[in-house]
Amino acid sequence: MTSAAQPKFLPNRHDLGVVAVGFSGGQARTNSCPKPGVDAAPMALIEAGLIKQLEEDLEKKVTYDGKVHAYSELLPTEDPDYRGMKRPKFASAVTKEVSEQVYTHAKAGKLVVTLGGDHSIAIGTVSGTAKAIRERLGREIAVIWVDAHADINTPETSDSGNIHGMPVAFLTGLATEDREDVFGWLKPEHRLSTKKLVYIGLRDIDKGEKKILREHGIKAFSMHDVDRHGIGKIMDMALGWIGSDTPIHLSFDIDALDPIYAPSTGTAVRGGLTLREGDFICECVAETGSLIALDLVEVNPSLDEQGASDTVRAGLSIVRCALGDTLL
Ligand SMILES: NC(=[NH2+])NCCC[C@H](N)C(=O)O
Ligand SMILES: [Mn+2]
Ligand SMILES: [Mn+2]
Repeated sequence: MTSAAQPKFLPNRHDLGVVAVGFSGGQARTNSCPKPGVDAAPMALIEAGLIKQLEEDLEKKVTYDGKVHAYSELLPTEDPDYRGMKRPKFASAVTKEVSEQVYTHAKAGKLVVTLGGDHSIAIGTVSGTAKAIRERLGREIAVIWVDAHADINTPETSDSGNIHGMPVAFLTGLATEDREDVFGWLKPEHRLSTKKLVYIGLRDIDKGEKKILREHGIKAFSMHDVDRHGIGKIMDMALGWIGSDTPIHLSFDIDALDPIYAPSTGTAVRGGLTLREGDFICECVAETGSLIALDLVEVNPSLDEQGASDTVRAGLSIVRCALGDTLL
């Protein structure tokens, strides 16, 4: 699609709002799973030249407050497990703040790029764009969730209690909570329809998650499907499901890629997408002209230090492709 064919609901594709979220509280930090470091990803990506490349190579106008938000001011004095969720109050407070930041950019017509952080931050990003696009265009957004995992556990189905395994359940309303300080701030205008959600790259899905996907008829393309049909056909089917002329929020978990390309991530799973397949997904979304927001999450430069620069470079490539860099 040429830029002349850009649908009118789109943000100005040259106008970006960047939000850097240094948050790792959505994954365990217990002795059994000590994996801090995902909070260092935004700085690693920026130091590798992300903002500069967006401005200079891609000629974007970037609005960025120059900060990697750690949200330490939101750290609650106590944060006991609740419904099995670990650090629920902190994750809720951070995602609420992220939601407002993303909303502000999206409401102003900017394409929002959020650098995580673990995937729990998508509770903030998707709720922010869903609300802004509803208000600005009276439209529902669609989400393409590229991930090895479905991240659709409810607090009750989750084995780990890690909130980065639950964002889709909260966003779709499959998990709800009245307590304002534990995601009760999520209102209908923040939500995403299960019919407007498409997964690509799945290969490590919990039992409870499979049941949820099946019962709600959620569209999911696993690695099996990618192998069977090839990524070209998968993208035709994924975009066909969403329908043209629908604003798309792309939430890209770097662990969708095979650990050969992106080893530095907290929950790596073998048998994933090649870097080219990941880039291709982003290029196809860029081609639609309907991208309104992109999340890049779960890059953890402190894990697999030898692979850290590869992982950061893979992340950069994903962002550039989603923003149209490799299209002619
Ligand atoms: N965003 C991620 N990397 N999520 C991994 C989730 C793993 C597992 N399904 C869980 O609920 O804990
Ligand atoms: Mn994820
Ligand atoms: Mn994942």
